[in-house]
Amino acid sequence: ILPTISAAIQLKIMAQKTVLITGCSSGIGLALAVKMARDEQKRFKVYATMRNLTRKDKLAEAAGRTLGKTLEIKQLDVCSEESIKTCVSSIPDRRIDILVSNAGMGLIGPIECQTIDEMRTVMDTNFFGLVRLLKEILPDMKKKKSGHIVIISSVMGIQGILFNDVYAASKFAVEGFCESLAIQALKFKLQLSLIEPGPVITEFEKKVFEDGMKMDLSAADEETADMFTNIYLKNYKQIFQSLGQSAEDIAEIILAENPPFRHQTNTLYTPMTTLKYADPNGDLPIDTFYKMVFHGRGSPFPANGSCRRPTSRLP
Ligand SMILES: NC(=O)C1=CN([C@@H]2O[C@H](COP(=O)(O)OP(=O)(O)OC[C@H]3O[C@@H](n4cnc5c(N)ncnc54)[C@H](OP(=O)(O)O)[C@@H]3O)[C@@H](O)[C@H]2O)C=CC1
Ligand SMILES: CC1=C(/C=C/C(C)=C/C=C/C(C)=C/C=O)C(C)(C)CCC1
Repeated sequence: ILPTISAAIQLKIMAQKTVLITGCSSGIGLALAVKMARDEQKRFKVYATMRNLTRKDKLAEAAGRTLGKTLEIKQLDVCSEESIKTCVSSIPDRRIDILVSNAGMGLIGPIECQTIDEMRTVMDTNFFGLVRLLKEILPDMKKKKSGHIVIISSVMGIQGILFNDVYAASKFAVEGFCESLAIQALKFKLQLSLIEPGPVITEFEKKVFEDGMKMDLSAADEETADMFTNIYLKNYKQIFQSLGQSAEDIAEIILAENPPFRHQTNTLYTPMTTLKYADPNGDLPIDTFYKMVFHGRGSPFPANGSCRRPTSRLP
């Protein structure tokens, strides 16, 4: 009997997929790590990573009894090649079946009031962070001819939003990079999935809002500063409250479905992104956002969540 049991256990362990997730100190990364680690069929062994291990308590608490079993916490800073190498090398056989590139940060406000260094940090984290991870992990996946790369992008990887110029640029970079890479990946039987959430209520929302409120707007003209304060910041919380999903919602969606190449998680938001695909000239989404923002409709998404019907010409 004993050898039979151990063979069965061995088979189960073999079938267990190893998952590496970045940015697990809070939000989507934390929720996904915990959800996968708590999987009833124990399908996953999760390496939940974060850049600063002093922030691990929230994850450790949420992981509960899975900690040290189906969930392990490791240090990984997506802005450091060395940290990525050390983390990946510490995983048995460097085996990563599923990579979730989640670590990211926001930045809002008029570009006149942001430094190039601040913008560089956003690109370095959101875009080059993904590139660094893949440079380390992709060759192993190619060799094995198996692997799934899940990237937390954003609806802003498809359509820019007022005062999110650099953040949107970083997510557009992610999308262009992945769209190109997906063709090669297919040759190696690898799957790439871009997850495109709309607003999600996490630390991200708080950090971005607080930074926006503290921003020194003296380098901007009065009209721009007023637009940022009295249109963007004023409506920000309401937009997140009426449209926002939770980190758990996003985790559930990722786990429930085998995501296609692009997956928008928020059906309330799709009317806005559909405009992009509906008009190859590109005027329709810009005109629509313009009208929403500047024609007495600071908040385009009413509390019940239904979006107004877009029209294509400015009044
Ligand atoms: N919230 C939203 O509205 C949306 C978010 N997204 C995307 O979802 C992803 C997760 O964000 P979300 O959960 O909302 O926000 P959180 O702020 O809650 O989580 C972001 C995570 O990324 C980590 N991080 C930041 N920089 C680095 C780095 N250099 N190396 C490793 N980890 C890092 C943070 O760590 P630390 O605690 O150390 O700062 C944190 O764990 C991001 O890519 C974001 O762009 C997409 C659409 C909407
Ligand atoms: C607040 C606000 C707007 C919308 C903001 C949104 C929708 C933010 C979404 C953020 C996301 C998705 C972040 C992460 O990727 C509008 C429409 C410009 C109108 C002016 C005020």
